[in-house]
Amino acid sequence: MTALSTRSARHFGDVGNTGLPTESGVIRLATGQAPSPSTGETVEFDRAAVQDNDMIIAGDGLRDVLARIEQVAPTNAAVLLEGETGSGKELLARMVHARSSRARGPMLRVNCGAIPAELVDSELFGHERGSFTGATSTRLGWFERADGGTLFLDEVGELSLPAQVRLLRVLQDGTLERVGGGKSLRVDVRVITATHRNLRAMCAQGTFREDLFYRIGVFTVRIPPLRDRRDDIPALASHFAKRAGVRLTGIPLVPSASELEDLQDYRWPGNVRELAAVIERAAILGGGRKLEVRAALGDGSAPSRALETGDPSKMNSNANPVSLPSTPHASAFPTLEETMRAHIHRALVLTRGRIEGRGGAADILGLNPHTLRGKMRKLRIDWARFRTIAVVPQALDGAEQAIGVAANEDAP
Ligand SMILES: Nc1ncnc2c1ncn2[C@@H]1O[C@H](COP(=O)(O)OP(=O)(O)OP(=O)(O)O)[C@@H](O)[C@H]1O
Repeated sequence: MTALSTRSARHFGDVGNTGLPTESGVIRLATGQAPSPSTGETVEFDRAAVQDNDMIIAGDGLRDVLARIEQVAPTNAAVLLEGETGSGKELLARMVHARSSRARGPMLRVNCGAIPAELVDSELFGHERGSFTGATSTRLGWFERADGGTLFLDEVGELSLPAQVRLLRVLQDGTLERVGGGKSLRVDVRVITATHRNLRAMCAQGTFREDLFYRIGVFTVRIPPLRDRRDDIPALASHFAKRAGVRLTGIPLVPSASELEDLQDYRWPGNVRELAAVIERAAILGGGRKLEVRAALGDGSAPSRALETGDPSKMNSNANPVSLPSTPHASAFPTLEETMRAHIHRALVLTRGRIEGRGGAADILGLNPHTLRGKMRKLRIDWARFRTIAVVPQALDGAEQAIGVAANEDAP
């Protein structure tokens, strides 16, 4: 493994936050020096360099993606970002906006998967007062609010077919009507869409309109999953470790070479979001003074991850496939459902029942909040119970027993 130092990473600071991003070639490290509690090395740090919107680019895995973003950003073209959950689509959408002539205008994100079907029209296009029960005042929709700027429609594949028809109309004509309003209103909005779904396959199945697909997909950018750009992992992990350390103790943490190797061996189904969550968990488990990467990765044994990746070369020297423990008796082995329930419990304990937003349970688990709510309903997990729990990281493992499983209540 070539461990890339964070200094060889390119760093796009504050993408979409303060206008044009700063591309400096290195991570900004400026204002301090401190001995790292994990390695003893002296590390330089800068609180401002560990912000949520920072984008780290290290290996070549995103080179093509960035080249395409550079090409399309200054134009007014619709952009479709395709990639697995947590791969960085939103950050890239913000980069497109920040590098466009609309950078000083609004950049709004709408999660199409989170809008109930009956509210899509009102949410996207607004409504007039009295147009339906509960419409007590006139409300601007997302398109009107994004006028002069960019509207990022995340999870566009979740829109119902009727909603797709209405979206197509705005994209074609640049005009919309509020619900209950007879007037046609003109809006000037650049639309960026994102999905983790295969929209071509959905078109073939008839669940996504082909005409809309061509409209939103004028320029498509496909973001590779993290497991296909493992060279990015050291720089990303170092960045997240620094951020976690600064947040917890004011001093950055630094992953060791063997920890970076462990991280590179894992498959990262939740992509960069999962990596950030694992590092944060590792920092909490280490009391803010060191990283407990193996514990944070789950059972922490390299052989099981090697088996997961199917790559025998990733097994450590002690691992002998022939001497793996024999299959435990079925009743002693937790089912996938039990494991999933326990894992969701842990995340909810950590976030005190908060599902949405940065650091929320969905974020930690590398899931879309909509998907997490669905799973919680299915597993009959009551989120409200977690809101009163005090967070004691060391006690997380026992959390599921302490809390139990509630019956049949919906998540927020
Ligand atoms: N290259 C990167 N550098 C730093 N942080 C990153 C990078 N890529 C992703 N992240 C972080 O990972 C998390 C997930 O990224 P983002 O929200 O952009 O993913 P997404 O593909 O839009 O996810 P979803 O499909 O679930 O909405 C965010 O916290 C983001 O800041």
